[in-house]
Amino acid sequence: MADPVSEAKHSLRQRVSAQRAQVFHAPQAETLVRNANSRLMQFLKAHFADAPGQTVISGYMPMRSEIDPLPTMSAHSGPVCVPVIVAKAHPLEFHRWTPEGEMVAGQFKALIPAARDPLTPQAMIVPLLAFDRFGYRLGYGGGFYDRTLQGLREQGAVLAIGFAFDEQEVAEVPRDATDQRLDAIVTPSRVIAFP
Ligand SMILES: Nc1nc2c(c(=O)[nH]1)N(C=O)[C@@H](CNc1ccc(C(=O)N[C@@H](CCC(=O)O)C(=O)O)cc1)CN2
Ligand SMILES: Nc1ncnc2c1ncn2[C@@H]1O[C@H](COP(=O)(O)OP(=O)(O)OP(=O)(O)O)[C@@H](O)[C@H]1O
Repeated sequence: MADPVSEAKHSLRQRVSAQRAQVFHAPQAETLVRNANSRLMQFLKAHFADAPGQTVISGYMPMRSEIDPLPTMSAHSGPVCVPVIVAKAHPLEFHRWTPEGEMVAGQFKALIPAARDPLTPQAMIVPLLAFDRFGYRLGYGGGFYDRTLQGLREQGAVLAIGFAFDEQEVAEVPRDATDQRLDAIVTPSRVIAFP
């Protein structure tokens, strides 16, 4: 980890992890999660008004103190999938998730579907540690979402929606050439679109 951008990301990760955990455990967290999910549902509804039942969205199984997108995933009328790590330094795969489907522990402790059923998301709800007002995000450092978004964007349209508590905003996320910008960020208090 010699380069300054990686080092800046590394130290930002530690700082914002603690900050996110604090909001996550605060008494008002439940309300924040509800508000964020209702904004997210509205955003998806507005964006895919023509065929919500045919729109494939990816969510995620919340880990650590990530904001919980399960209410939006459960409410979606079309197919829903979640990320599965195939290997280090490879794009994520996405496999079908249903509210009743059996989940098992995957790599890095995030739950993954027991049955494999690959899907390609048209909209991705993207977890993050920090975001900035330019649409850049900081993840756990695997580069998984950057690789995945790069690949999907080469094939066609995919909408990347960051999902976070307002407190996860920082002035500027350190950036390198491989970082993919989000199309929007949804928080409990607002929706920010990056055209
Ligand atoms: N809920 C959820 N599921 C997800 C992701 C996510 O961010 N959130 N992922 C999105 O990619 C993938 C999991 N990626 C992960 C990547 C690294 C670590 C991790 O523990 N990293 C170490 C640092 C490793 C290093 O610095 O090299 C750590 O944080 O201690 C965890 C998950 C797939 N599923
Ligand atoms: N498309 C790509 N091709 C090659 N390397 C990449 C690509 N995307 C990211 N990387 C590399 O992966 C490493 C981790 O990236 P970064 O620190 O941005 O991860 P992150 O965005 O925090 O994690 P994640 O996307 O998994 O949540 C970096 O060394 C980065 O250069």
